[in-house]
Amino acid sequence: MPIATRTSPLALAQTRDVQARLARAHGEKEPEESFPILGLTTTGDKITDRALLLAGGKGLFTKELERALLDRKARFAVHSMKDVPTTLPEGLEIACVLEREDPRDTLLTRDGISRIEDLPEGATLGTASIRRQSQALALRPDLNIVLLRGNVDTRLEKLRSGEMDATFLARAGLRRLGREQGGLPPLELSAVIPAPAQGAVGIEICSDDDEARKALEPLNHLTTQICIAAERGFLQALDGSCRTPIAAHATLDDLEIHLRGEALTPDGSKRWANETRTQLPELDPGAARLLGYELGLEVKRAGGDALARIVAETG
Ligand SMILES: NCc1[nH]cc(CCC(=O)O)c1CC(=O)O
Repeated sequence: MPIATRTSPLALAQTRDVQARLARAHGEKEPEESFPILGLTTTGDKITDRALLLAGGKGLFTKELERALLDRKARFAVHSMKDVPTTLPEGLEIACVLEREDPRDTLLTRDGISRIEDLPEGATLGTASIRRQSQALALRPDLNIVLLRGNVDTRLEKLRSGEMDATFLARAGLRRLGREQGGLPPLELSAVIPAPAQGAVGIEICSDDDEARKALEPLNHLTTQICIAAERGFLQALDGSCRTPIAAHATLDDLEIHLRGEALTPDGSKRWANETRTQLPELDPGAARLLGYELGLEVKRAGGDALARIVAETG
């Protein structure tokens, strides 16, 4: 049962993890034979320019993997859930999500500064994420934001070479690549809310593939599934994507879900935020998604035309 993946080091690390878990769960001694990895290049991997990325539409990092599923060249497609559009193509579904890694961002600097507040006046922050740009400027309007694309190692190299003073990376990505930098503290969730579903890996299948769905059952983590359903519901209400300046994070304690979400202007000058603590009727992703959607609608109303324009321009 082949597993489709992008070929970035992070995507491959995540996919090898899924492959090992599948093999373990089903007592397969030869993971490579039972669950071979099919590496594919996506449109998003080929684009290095942010303007082009913005013009490219949704699903830039997922479409080619989905094509492989629909063509039955692969039975599973492994994704970072934050790159997955909120609406999937007809006939596909996310059948499983692994337990979430640390969802927080880390600030990386050459001189070990770990708080945005402590960066020198006018420091250069490299990021390709409009959410991170907006959140950084909301805290520090003096920062000089420059486009920084490329995989985790490329970004670390640009930092070392002095092309920029600081960059943000998802802690989950650094951990999975074994590149966590000497115990740097993550940015507190109260200061910088992560992207919806950050740190979660999901596995997509064809909805009519019952064998694949069954094979994934032992890998699913219900708490993660519920939390990211709420975060993605929030994003969906705002018509957002992984390129819009929208953040959301949920935690679950028994049946009580705590969801926080925000949308910002790209220059960080305005921020529309909201949160809820709600008792879910049952441990069900559908209920969480609806709750997230409702919170998203409230933020959407608060943001009015100004927010609608930002989403249309970045979505
Ligand atoms: N958009 C790229 C991307 N997609 C997922 C991750 C990190 C891992 C994750 O969030 O699960 C990253 C890199 C980053 O934002 O630092």
